[in-house]
Amino acid sequence: MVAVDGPAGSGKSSVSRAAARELGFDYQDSGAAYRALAWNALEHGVDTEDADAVLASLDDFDYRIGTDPDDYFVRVGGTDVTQAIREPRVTGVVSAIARIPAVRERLVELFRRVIEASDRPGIITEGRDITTVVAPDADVRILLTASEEARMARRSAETPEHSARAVAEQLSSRDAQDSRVVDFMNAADGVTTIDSTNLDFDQTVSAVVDLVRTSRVE
Ligand SMILES: Nc1ncnc2c1ncn2[C@@H]1O[C@H](COP(=O)(O)OP(=O)(O)OP(=O)(O)O)[C@@H](O)[C@H]1O
Ligand SMILES: Nc1ccn([C@@H]2O[C@H](COP(=O)(O)O)[C@@H](O)[C@H]2O)c(=O)n1
Repeated sequence: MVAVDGPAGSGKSSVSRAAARELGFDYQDSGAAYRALAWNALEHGVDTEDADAVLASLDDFDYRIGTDPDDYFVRVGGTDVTQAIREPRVTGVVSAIARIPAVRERLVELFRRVIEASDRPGIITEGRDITTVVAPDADVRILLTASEEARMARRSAETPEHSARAVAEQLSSRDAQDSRVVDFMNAADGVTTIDSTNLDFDQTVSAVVDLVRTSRVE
C-alpha cells in the first residue's frame, strides 16, 4: 500500500496513476469522492454550506470509482461524472464539503474499503490525508510537492482557455481552505518528500516507482 499526499496541482493524480501502471498496482483518486459528492449536491440542489444536508445526501450516494490505472472512471448512480467533477463549479464548492468532519469520516471508511478490495500486488491512494489519516500504516508514504509557481504554471497549461491569474487564484485559495482541515504541506514523521519543482513528469514518476521498489511493497 502506497499513500501519496500533496497540495493542488502537485501531480498527485497524474504521477500516482502513471506509477501504478508501471508497478502493476491499483490507483485510487480520493479527491474524486469529494468532488463527486459536491457534484451530487449541486445536481440535487443541496446547499453545500449546510453540513446536515450534505451529510444526509451521503445516504443514497451511489459512488463507484475505477481503480485500474488504464480504466479510470467515476460514476454516481448511472451517470459517468469523470469529466463533470473537474468543472470549475464543482472545484469551487468541493472544499466546503471536505471540511465537514462527519463527511470526512464516512469517506475515510470508503477509501479503506476500496484499498481492502484491491486484488493487485499493491494500490496507490492519493489525496490530502492519506499518509496521516486514511493509511498512516502504509508501506510507503509520500508527500509529493512542487513550488506554488510550478504548480500554477502546470495547471494553467492544462486550461489555456482560462486566464493564468484566475487559475492561480483558484489553486491558492483551495489550498488555503483545505489546509485548515489537514496538513498536506509538511511531511509527517516517516513520510518521504518528493519535490518535483525541477523534475519533469517522467522523472517524477520514476522517483515514486524507485522509492516503492526499494521499499519492496507487496
Ligand atoms: N513533474 C512534473 N513536471 C511537469 N508537469 C507535471 C509534473 N507533475 C505533474 N505535472 C502536470 O501537472 C498537472 C497537474 O497534475 P495533477 O492533476 O496530477 O495534480 P494533482 O496534484 O492531482 O492536482 P489536484 O489536487 O488539483 O487534482 C498535470 O497537467 C500534470 O501532467
Ligand atoms: N484526501 C483528500 C482528497 C481530497 N480532498 C478534498 O477534495 C478536493 C478535490 O481533491 P483533488 O485531489 O481532486 O484536487 C480537495 O480540494 C479537498 O478539498 C480532501 O479533503 N482530502
